[in-house]
Amino acid sequence: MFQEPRSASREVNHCGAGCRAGEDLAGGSYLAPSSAASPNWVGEDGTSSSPAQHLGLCQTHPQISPPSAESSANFPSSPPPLLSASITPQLQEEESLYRELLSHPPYPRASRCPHTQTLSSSLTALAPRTPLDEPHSPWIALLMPSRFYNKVQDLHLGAGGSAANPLLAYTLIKRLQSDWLNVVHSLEASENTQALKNGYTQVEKDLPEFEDLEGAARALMRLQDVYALSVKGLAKGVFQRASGTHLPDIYTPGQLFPLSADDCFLIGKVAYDRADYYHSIVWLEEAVSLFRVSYGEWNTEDEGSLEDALDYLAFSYFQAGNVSHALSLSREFLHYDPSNKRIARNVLKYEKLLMESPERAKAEVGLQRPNVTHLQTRDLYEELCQTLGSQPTRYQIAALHCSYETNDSPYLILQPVKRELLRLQLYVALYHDFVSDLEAEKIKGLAAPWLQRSVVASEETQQKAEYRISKSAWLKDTVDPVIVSLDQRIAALTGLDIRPPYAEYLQVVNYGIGGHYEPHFDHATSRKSPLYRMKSGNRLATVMIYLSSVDAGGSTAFIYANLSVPVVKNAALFWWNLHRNGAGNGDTLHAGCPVLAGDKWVANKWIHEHGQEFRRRCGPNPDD
Ligand SMILES: O=C(O)CCC(=O)C(=O)O
Ligand SMILES: [Fe+2]
Repeated sequence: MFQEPRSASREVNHCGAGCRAGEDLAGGSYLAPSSAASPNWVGEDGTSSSPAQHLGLCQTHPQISPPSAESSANFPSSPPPLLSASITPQLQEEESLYRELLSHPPYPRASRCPHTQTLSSSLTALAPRTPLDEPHSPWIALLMPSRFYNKVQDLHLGAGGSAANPLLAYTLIKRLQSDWLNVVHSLEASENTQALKNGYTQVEKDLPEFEDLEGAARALMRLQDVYALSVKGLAKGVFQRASGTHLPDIYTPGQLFPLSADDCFLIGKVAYDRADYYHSIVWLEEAVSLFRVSYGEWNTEDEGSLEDALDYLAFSYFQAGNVSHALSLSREFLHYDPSNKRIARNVLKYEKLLMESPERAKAEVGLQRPNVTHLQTRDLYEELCQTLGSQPTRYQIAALHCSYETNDSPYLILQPVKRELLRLQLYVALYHDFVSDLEAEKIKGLAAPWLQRSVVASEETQQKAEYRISKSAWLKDTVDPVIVSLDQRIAALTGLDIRPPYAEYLQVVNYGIGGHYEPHFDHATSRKSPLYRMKSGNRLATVMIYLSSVDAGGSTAFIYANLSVPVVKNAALFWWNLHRNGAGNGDTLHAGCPVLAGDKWVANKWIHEHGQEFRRRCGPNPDD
């Protein structure tokens, strides 16, 4: 029997029919589970060191004080618009809610209360800049009915910066003095205030949580790793490969969305909180250089500062064993904030450490990228994701060809399917235009209200996993005739019996940016798997339909077959998971690469062993 490619057992998707309905649609929030609570670091007075123990600090260097949790634990609860819109598709709706709420200027500028501060960061650009849009004006603006606002705005803009016309000067002064007072104390203003507050309350419950933001940051780090992207490039809004790789740019966005120093700081801090210094160092380095450039300018929406970034970066270097770097960054911190006693103490301790063992100064510390999901085939998998299905062998092997297929089915005689053979030893075929645009849209629309965080089978249970980040929903054929006709087509194409319980319901899967499914098998590798609850044997075959295209990434990689299939909208991918003798085929190890840009949708139809006894006959050859 084939051994699974990781130490932790990695099994199949959970089953889509025969399992209880509650299990199928159960699930939690979309993004990854929250990390350990913020560390309760050593305070200025040197008390409380439990988090330091957590990092193994007490055993080695009990005296060094890591950055205080209070200084930057409360990050804004909303991710930058670029990422929020794509990491969780429903965030787009939230953003449009903001827009709706705030579409009539004026609206308040940033305040420090949670939720509103990030609205300003994403939406400030929407409002025209007017003389009223000054730091002192938010509450004025809040109270002002849009009718009056527009009137004043027109006057101000008409003045073109000077009020040379005495009539204009008079009306401006009058508006801002007596008219304005009338407005502020009007019933209209108090009604507006109330409406705005109600709107906020409505929006607040849908705003992303901190764990969503953390998930978004982790998704960016995943993209950085899998596609070997340069962090410097990402901060500038471009998708360049990290130096040392000779791959072309993977994606050229139509518009650049550079990250701010604070955006980079937050990613670095998310990594730091997970004791992942491999990532925290590069992102905090970027944050520090951007904060240095803008030193002295304060953005209300920022949570971190140059000092915070230096603090976290110094400590990350210290944890990674680079004491001299930790020392120079801490000294830089003191240059900006000489009164910080904790950092001053750290400087003394770093100096002492370096005096006691000068070899530390020269120690080159090679940081290892954390292998969070213990993937043993990581390099192969990432290489396949990076090459995006452009393996030359695909065109070099003569036996791989395209053909029209009817499979002797009357259903397909008038409209044969277009088959592209992708591999032979492991039989993988791509059927082009298997569904129409209309059908794809219909299926996505039917599934959308039911999408839940995808789960995987682990032993006898089903649970969320870092190695599968997507949302999914199951569609029975009774929901709509489009599913019935799709089932008919699949049956005709495969020649298999897909009536329940011989096949599962259709599983529709949606991946946002950074969404992925690391190498796995579709078939069960343990008799205890929930797949067997259907009592129709193991998953014999997979038909996977691409319901969307993507802008970049997201290909389906077959690790041992050295094949990666790009997302081809409306095409269906077919492969056998089991040999004819019923044993699982280890060569079917496959993955959904992370989506780099766009929104990926697929639909899975898993066909089971039972019911196919005379349709795919068993054979003694273990390789068939
Ligand atoms: O999304 C993909 O390309 C692969 C999905 C997959 O393997 C699955 O859902 O089991
Ligand atoms: Fe799969």
